[in-house]
Amino acid sequence: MTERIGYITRVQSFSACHRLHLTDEENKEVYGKCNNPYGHGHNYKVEVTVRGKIDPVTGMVMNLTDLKRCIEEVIMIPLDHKNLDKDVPYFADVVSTTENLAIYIWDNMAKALPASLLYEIRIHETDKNIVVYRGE
Ligand SMILES: Nc1nc2c(c(=O)[nH]1)N=C([C@H](O)[C@H](O)COP(=O)(O)OP(=O)(O)OP(=O)(O)O)CN2
Ligand SMILES: [Zn+2]
Repeated sequence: MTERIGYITRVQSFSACHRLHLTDEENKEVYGKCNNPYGHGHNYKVEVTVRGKIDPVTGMVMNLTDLKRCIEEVIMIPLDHKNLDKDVPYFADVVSTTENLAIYIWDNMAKALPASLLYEIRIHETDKNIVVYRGE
């Protein structure tokens, strides 16, 4: 029987605040209003896509209920309603851009999912700003 490859995506929103910050000299020029000392917030939307063989018996790449559980552990518990820079140890010395947030989510999701299934992390930071990371 021909092997069929499918892509499945689950979308999850969460809210968090952050401040883009390097050194005082670099901040204003590089980050502008996103360097506001008291931070600013986003309603992030994350799309987690996995890629794999569609099991001919179950009809699934993976059970979306299991993906939902991984997203709860990797995204919602550590990030929702948090100050990314203060509450998430990873961002103590990594600037909390959406690119770095995508790497953080990728690395942790890759550990939580069965090997080689994770395909893409897509984050909508705002309606207009979207970052894609595929583990490269
Ligand atoms: N490469 C990146 N550039 C910027 C990031 C980022 O994560 N990666 N982040 C920011 C700010 O945190 C902020 O998200 C920018 O928000 P804002 O400019 O308000 O967003 P919009 O462009 O959607 O808003 P409009 O003002 O309505 O255009 C900046 N850069
Ligand atoms: Zn921001």
